[in-house]
Amino acid sequence: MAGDLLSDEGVSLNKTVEEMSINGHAPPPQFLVKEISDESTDSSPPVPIPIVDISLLSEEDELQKLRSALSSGGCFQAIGHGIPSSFLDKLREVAKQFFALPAEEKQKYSRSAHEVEGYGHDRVVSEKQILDWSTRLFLRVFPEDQRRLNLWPETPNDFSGVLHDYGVKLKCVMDILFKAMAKSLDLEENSFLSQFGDQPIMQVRFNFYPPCSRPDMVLGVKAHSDRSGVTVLLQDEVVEGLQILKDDRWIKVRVIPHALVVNLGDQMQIMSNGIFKSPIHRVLTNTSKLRISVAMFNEPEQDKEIGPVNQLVDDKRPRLYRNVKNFADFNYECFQKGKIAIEEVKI
Ligand SMILES: O=C(O)CCC(=O)C(=O)O
Ligand SMILES: [Fe+2]
Repeated sequence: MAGDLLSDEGVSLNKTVEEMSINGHAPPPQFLVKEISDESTDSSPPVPIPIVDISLLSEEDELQKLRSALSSGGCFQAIGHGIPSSFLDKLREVAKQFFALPAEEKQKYSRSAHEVEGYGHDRVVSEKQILDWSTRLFLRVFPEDQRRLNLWPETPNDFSGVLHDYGVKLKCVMDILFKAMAKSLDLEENSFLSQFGDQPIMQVRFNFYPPCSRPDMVLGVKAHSDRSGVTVLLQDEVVEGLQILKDDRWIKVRVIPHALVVNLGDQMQIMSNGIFKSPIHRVLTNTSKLRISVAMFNEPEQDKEIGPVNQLVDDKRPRLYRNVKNFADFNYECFQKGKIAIEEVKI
């Protein structure tokens, strides 16, 4: 029901973000951020996000670029990933077609209160929470037998097939990346991969950001770090919005149409004993153009304990984090208490 779309823990609004956007309604107070500082008001030169060519990761120079990107900003634009541009366009197309369906059609896939998967807004845990100007479709892609296929859109009819194929292709890219990340730190190549187990989890979030009349006060996604191991993001092909916090400045992640943005997540920050950084990032809104992005998060299998790789702990770099399992659940518990999970696992 549209009436309670924005409701979880007793917090409710009677309009969806899309309805408010279409009708030109001013965003209600629950969406307003005090101040959104922006690079455009900053006089220093813009900082580019590094570009890493996945097809060159067997070469020392590219490995060093990878290491430097992950240990400074925690983010890079991946090119040479081997996924055809035409396939990425197809993925964007099915996402666009899904979000363009009538509200009643999309609501067949609605996320139930207190659940993670399905279509809707972000989970609301308190009345003080600032809400995101977006709707999403969140689905588990792997392990395959854990898919909740009743939440996978039937329209467009190639949605599920394209999503499955994308998951398979990204799994290969992620394997290459995890091995390269280990090699870049002079570790045995499976040092990170083995912590993900035999049944790593991959979950996708299709993000839809409608135009917003107050981009000066409303965010598409508020500042956060990803709780994943690694997140691979396909940005909108034209509309920008994503920013990464680096050295206290918000850096724009410009659109390179067929590049994939790789963001390190909290769990890899833990496994790398803090050498790799999980960046704080956010999404801005704009007044005229809708934006769609597709984020794929990978995480260790259920109940697998993760922690800093032993070889990355020594006298000069003592162990920064304790071991933890089911970090995703732990992260949510912390979020409910207003705490930051990665801080809570610090020693
Ligand atoms: O839409 C984007 O560019 C980023 C989305 C994001 O940060 C997320 O889904 O975690
Ligand atoms: Fe994110």
